[in-house]
Amino acid sequence: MTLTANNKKRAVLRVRPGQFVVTPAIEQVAIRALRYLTSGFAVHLRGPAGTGKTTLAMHLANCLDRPIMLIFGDDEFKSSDLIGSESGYTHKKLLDNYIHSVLKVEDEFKQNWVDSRLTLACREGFTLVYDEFNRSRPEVNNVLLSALEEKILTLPPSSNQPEYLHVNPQFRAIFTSNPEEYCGVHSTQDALMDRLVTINMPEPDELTQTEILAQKTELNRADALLIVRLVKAFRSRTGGEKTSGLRSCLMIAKVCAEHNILVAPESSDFREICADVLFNRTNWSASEATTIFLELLNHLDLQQIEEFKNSITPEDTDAIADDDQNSINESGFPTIIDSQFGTLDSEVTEQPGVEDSIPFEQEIYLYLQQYKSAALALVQQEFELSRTVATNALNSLEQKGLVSKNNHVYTIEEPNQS
Ligand SMILES: Nc1ncnc2c1ncn2[C@@H]1O[C@H](COP(=O)(O)OP(=O)(O)OP(=O)(O)O)[C@@H](O)[C@H]1O
Repeated sequence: MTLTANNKKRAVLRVRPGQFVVTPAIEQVAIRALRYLTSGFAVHLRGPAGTGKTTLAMHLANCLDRPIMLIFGDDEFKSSDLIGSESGYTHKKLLDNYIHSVLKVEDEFKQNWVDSRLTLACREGFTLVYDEFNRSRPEVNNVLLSALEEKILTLPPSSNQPEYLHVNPQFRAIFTSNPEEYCGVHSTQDALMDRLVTINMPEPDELTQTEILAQKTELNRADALLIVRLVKAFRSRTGGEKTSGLRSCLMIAKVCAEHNILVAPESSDFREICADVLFNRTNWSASEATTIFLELLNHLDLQQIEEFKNSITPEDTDAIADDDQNSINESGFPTIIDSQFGTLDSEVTEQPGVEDSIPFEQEIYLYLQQYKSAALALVQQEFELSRTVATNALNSLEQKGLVSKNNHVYTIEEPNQS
């Protein structure tokens, strides 16, 4: 875990932003989390396995636009794994024979201090992602308490360095954890939890899962939806509620897409893949699981899924409260619905000062009116813009006093009512 000068550079994680799928439900969580992070608080994403916590944590870290340090919680961790340790020696020998009759010998052994990822992040103001932090023993995580609250990291006594490291103000921390009933997980300390803003992450909604499948595999959205519904129905019948079904969906989708397997109940290959992925995740016998699975296949509403190819599903239609606020994109998905949090209540109005001549200024302004605030990276992703184009439009809005900027997060300015 400790970092030598050579591998410090390699410890910085680079995230490929294109890999992250944004849907309204995800974006809402991201906006909430970014609000706390930009105000200097550590955020903790908690939820069952496979709900997208790590992926979101990396995306948030990427939005903060600072180098990222990633640590995975581990029961074997010692404090030194978190803060660093002495490693190796520097040996210096000085032979001074300037006056030929006098030989002076100085022999010095010095231990080298090597930063861990946490220490480096605190020192340099990087973003720390501590994945599944409650797999580490609670006492090991104690060093985080003063780093998060007093902004001081205590280092062990050493001749080479001060014992207190003042945490760089740009340091941010994002934690993820699985629920405490999971195997290999320790209970979380109240003191640490008190320093974090915890956001619970449930299983992603149907729209989000379908979109993740469609964007991460070559599968069309109708096939993706069929898989999502089938897996969900099977899990709820067989009681697989402890984890999210997203990973199973992704496995089935990827294999079908890569091997050109027809995603349909009549395809024996498809049925076989589903059985391989799903059956061993339940406590039911193979024959019981098969009976349930076949029954579910027979009851799948295939016509509805077929219609979905060119339009949106009835559920999605219900979720659209106001046609003017929700456009349908090429994929057939409504772009601005928030199925988990209700529809967005802001009134979208064009602003006279916003010019068409600056590319995307108008669109970004309308978008910010809907969501109140968004990080630069989210805006780039939403409109598929280069950083320069997105920054130009946002800077122009900022100069006009229509949005304010804080740490790469842009917030709409409420119009003066007086
Ligand atoms: N928004 C997203 N965009 C793209 N892929 C996603 C997204 N959310 C989740 N995934 C994919 O879903 C799978 C599970 O996500 P992830 O590993 O982040 O879940 P997790 O909650 O951290 O799980 P665990 O607790 O088991 O570590 C991964 O393959 C990930 O790539």
